[in-house]
Amino acid sequence: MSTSSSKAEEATSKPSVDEVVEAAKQRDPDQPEFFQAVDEVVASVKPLLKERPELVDVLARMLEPERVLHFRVAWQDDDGRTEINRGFRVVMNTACGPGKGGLRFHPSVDLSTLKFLAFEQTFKNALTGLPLGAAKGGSDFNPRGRSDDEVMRFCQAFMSALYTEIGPDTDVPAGDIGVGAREIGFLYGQYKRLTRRADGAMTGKGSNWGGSLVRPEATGYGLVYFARHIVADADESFDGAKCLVSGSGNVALHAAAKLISLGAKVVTLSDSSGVIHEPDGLTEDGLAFITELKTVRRGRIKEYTEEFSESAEYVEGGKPWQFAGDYAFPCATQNELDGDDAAALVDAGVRGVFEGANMPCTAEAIEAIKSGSLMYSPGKASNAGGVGVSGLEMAQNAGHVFWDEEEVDSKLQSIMEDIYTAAKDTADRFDLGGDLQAGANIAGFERVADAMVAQGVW
Ligand SMILES: NC(=O)c1ccc[n+]([C@@H]2O[C@H](COP(=O)([O-])OP(=O)(O)OC[C@H]3O[C@@H](n4cnc5c(N)ncnc54)[C@H](O)[C@@H]3O)[C@@H](O)[C@H]2O)c1
Repeated sequence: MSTSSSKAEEATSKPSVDEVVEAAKQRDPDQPEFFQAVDEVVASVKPLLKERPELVDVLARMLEPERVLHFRVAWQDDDGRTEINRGFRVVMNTACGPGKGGLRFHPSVDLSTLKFLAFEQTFKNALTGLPLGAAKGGSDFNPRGRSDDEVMRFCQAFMSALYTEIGPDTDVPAGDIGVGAREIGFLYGQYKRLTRRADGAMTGKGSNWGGSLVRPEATGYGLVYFARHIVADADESFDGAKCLVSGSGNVALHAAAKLISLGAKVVTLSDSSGVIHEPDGLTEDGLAFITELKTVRRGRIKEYTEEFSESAEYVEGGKPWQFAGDYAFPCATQNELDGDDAAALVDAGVRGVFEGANMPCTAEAIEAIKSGSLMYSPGKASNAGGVGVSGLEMAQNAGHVFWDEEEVDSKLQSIMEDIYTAAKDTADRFDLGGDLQAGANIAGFERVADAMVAQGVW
């Protein structure tokens, strides 16, 4: 048999895309969130894989994290009892730069959730155009109801197990659900204590101790900057528009603030207990009350109706998607907007759904949103502003410089515009009818895949 025909045989015997994904599913049958994210990306990138079949092999490598760390976090509560939690760090892909992605502290944290988040992060970070790889980590620890001292002891124990694995050129964690300014302070303090290095191995630091201005606001602001391009292309604007926002954490509060500053009426916010509906929109004072309630007093959203507003209603167990509005911004957590919710939004005349959270819409929801011809932006594109400014924080730390607010905000706006253009142009290149979800997935995937090919098989 000639060499060329045996090569051809070899090529035909390579597994197909579906076989590659199926084999990964067989290896980890208990990771539904991870494979929900994988299925979503793989469905989108098929046109690229048809054009460049050699990348199927690269996809197979992308489905296996580069490194997974699973560790015990033992700490003492205020009564002196020993508590045990699980800690994780998943370094998914460092082809484009050091590992980068947040830490999540929430009882639901497990390997499936972290692999889904790290997989999403791979393409999101690539879309920013910055030299960033992708990682994600966290713990099943629940900060809710814990004293500041307990949170500090937990964070110190968590970092004591992790500090050897992170660094400004290896892996740079940040915040996510349950990890805000307080937790980053305790974590980074412990990292410095153990390493004696103030090298910026975490982002989301306070702006007076190595952090970047606009980092706390970046995900929410970036979401609105991104959505503004989509809305403007449809000859619409946020001025006077009713916006349904879910969550009341970092992303939701800053998205709401930016929307209000653009003249929008933010009529809902929520937490895991329920939703508030303020029919004429939150005022800046109302938002300030909720920000203090959530970030300082750490209370529940219903207290807004009990202590601040007489015009608002609170629905226990409710979601924002039951109310009428012009645009929806899911900013709380994964799978918070399902097929029925999306159908309700379509029926209520909502014209766009812009994801602030990671994978907040189920596959059925995305289908309903698209078949209802609503505008739609996937989280990995529209929530990339946070990691974008984290990249800017790393650049400032490495250069020992500090940029003013205007400079960071204008760089954030450029990053979001570039992502929008990349997603739109890629959708056009493959004739996908302006589908930003597919455009973003393909553009992110291609950058990472090309970087992996250039660096050889490893
Ligand atoms: N913080 C960032 O920079 C950043 C960047 C990109 C993406 N994200 C994503 O945005 C989302 C929110 O993150 P965050 O940083 O604002 O976290 P956060 O902890 O500050 O806020 C999370 C919010 O979601 C609410 N929530 C949690 N579970 C819920 C549920 N089951 N139903 C309704 N509400 C629920 C919480 O009450 C809280 O208001 C997550 O999906 C996160 O991965 C965050």
